Amino acid sequence: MGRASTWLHQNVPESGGLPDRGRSPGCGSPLDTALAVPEQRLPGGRDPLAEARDRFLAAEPVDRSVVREPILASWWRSKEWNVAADRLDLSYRGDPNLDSTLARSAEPVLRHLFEQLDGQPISIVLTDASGLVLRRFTGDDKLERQLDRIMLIPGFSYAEDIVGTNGIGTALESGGPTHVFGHEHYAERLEGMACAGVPVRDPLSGKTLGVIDLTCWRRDADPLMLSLVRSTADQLNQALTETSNSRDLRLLQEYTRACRHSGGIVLGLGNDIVMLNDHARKALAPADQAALICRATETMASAAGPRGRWRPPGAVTVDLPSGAVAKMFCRPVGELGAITTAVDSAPLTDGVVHVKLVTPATVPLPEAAVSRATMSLPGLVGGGAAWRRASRLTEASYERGEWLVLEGEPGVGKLALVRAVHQRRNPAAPCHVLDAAEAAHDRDWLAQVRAELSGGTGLLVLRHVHALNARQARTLAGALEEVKAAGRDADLLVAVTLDGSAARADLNGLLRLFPGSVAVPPLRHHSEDLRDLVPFFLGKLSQQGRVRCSSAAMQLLLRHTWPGNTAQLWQVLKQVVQRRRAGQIQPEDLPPECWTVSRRVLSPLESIERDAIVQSLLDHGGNKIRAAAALGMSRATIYRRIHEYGIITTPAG
Ligand SMILES: Nc1ncnc2c1ncn2[C@@H]1O[C@H](COP(=O)(O)OP(=O)(O)OP(=O)(O)O)[C@@H](O)[C@H]1O
Repeated sequence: MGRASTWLHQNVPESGGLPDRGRSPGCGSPLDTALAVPEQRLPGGRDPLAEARDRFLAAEPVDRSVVREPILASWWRSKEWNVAADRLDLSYRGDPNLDSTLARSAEPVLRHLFEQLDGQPISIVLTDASGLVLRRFTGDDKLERQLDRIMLIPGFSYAEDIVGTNGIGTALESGGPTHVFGHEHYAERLEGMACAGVPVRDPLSGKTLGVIDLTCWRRDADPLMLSLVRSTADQLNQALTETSNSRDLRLLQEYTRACRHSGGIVLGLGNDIVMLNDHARKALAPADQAALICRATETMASAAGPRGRWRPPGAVTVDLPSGAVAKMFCRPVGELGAITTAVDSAPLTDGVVHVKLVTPATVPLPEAAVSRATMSLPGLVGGGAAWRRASRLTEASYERGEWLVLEGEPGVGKLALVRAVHQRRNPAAPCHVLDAAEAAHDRDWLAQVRAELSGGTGLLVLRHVHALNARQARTLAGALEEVKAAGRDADLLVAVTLDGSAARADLNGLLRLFPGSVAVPPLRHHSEDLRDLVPFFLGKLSQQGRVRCSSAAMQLLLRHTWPGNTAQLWQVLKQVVQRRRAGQIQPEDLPPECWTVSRRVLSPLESIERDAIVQSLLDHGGNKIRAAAALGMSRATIYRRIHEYGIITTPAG
């Protein structure tokens, strides 16, 4: 690589645009165009970008031809996270962990670049996946002092939710190469700076490990900055590939050997890699798999003692969410404790885990039902694993002619699901729906149910049965028992829906008449289905699909936690389409409720784990130590997860 002096420019006014070749969009190379910042000035001599930033902060409309789309999206996020624009609110987070695979692999690569830069006023920064600065190399004293002033220092975090739009945090949020020049920064104190960051990923799992960033004065910024940081990131990726290959290969060998010899459930756990054999996938429900992975990781971390000593944990008994009980045997692979995670200093040990099911699940999965592929249901979309599973179980129950309980949070699609199954399996038969919420003010509600039960055929859905009081629930149970006693339950299928969190003991008498129960997952547990649901709903709401969703808006929708589930998504899109009747939905078209987002898009497993942590914190008044103990999690892990998942905790913790 040549000396970097080629890309450092002189005499560019700090508040002005880029040097000539990067100026106006539409001319110059594609790279220049992508990096160009308009340089026109307003009559008063103000930079239009600075003006746009001020207008944005004052909640006034912004000229979108002046602000690049990723920057505007980042400003919105910064605003949502209540980042202060007039000051930097950073605090020291503790000594960074320089013993991680990332930090160790990056050291020679960054040093090499530093030597090539040879005292130029540019700084090379390495952060971990949370934006915490791990290393900084600067050859110029003046720039070094400035970086100290803006706290771009090891041990401080430049995450977007702390500092606002910047080359590090915004690269992490957007997941790709990002440059932020001058007034594009959200925080005023960064307006004199320019930075370009590229996320670094684990070569096998693809998980983001951190960011490499170049920072310099705004007046020295140049389009080639992004090329330079990209090529440095490529070199680091190469170094990481070499490191991870040998380690992951060893794990893979041990895992396949264990699978060949065991004939039972085997898991292989590595740094960002989880392997499950066929036995595990068939015998364990997804929630059980998640619980086992979590417990095995914890067990191996606590068994790996200091100086590479292994304290065998013996057989560990695990109670699984399905009611099954498993015994787990963990064996380490490779160097013990030699590898530490990027986010804390707990040793992370690769290992192979053998699992024996001691007691089966209390609600066994109907094998045929789970393994048979489901055709898509009429009027519904969604192919996420959690949704598919609920669909299959509902279909299987319907096929067996069993009365069914559909349980789940409000708006998850319980009624829609059972209706669609009925429509597919028995389209000619009637489907009647009665809402138990009406029983509170409609004294005839139970009489209507009786009428349906006496001569009805097809499907009868009783919604919201948690709304019945104890007496009404008893009366309803009595009426249903009569149908069963008369053997008429073969002609009429009955399904009830309820919100599990509102279920009470006095409903047990009613619910025991239903042999099957399906948990319909909340939308955040199959958020991948948003990619199908959004266009599906927009197609219904707009004429001939005239409204589409931009990728920036989709990113926000994917990261929202959707407390009101699919019903809330429908309402949100309905609201949006009333204002935007054609074209692409942009982030700013979404109502404020959609700006409450998690730090990144969570996988279904992560989302389940986040919910379990939130619930445990609620159960223990926000006390993190007790919440961690109840989940069988270490203190360090719960703190890490709280940070990773952006969980807001109460002061009691
Ligand atoms: N997979 C899906 N595909 C398309 N639309 C869906 C899907 N899931 C739910 N919906 C739609 O979402 C809305 C809410 O669904 P539904 O009324 O069935 O939820 P619910 O769980 O029964 O709600 P509640 O118990 O709060 O009444 C409906 O408009 C439904 O058509």
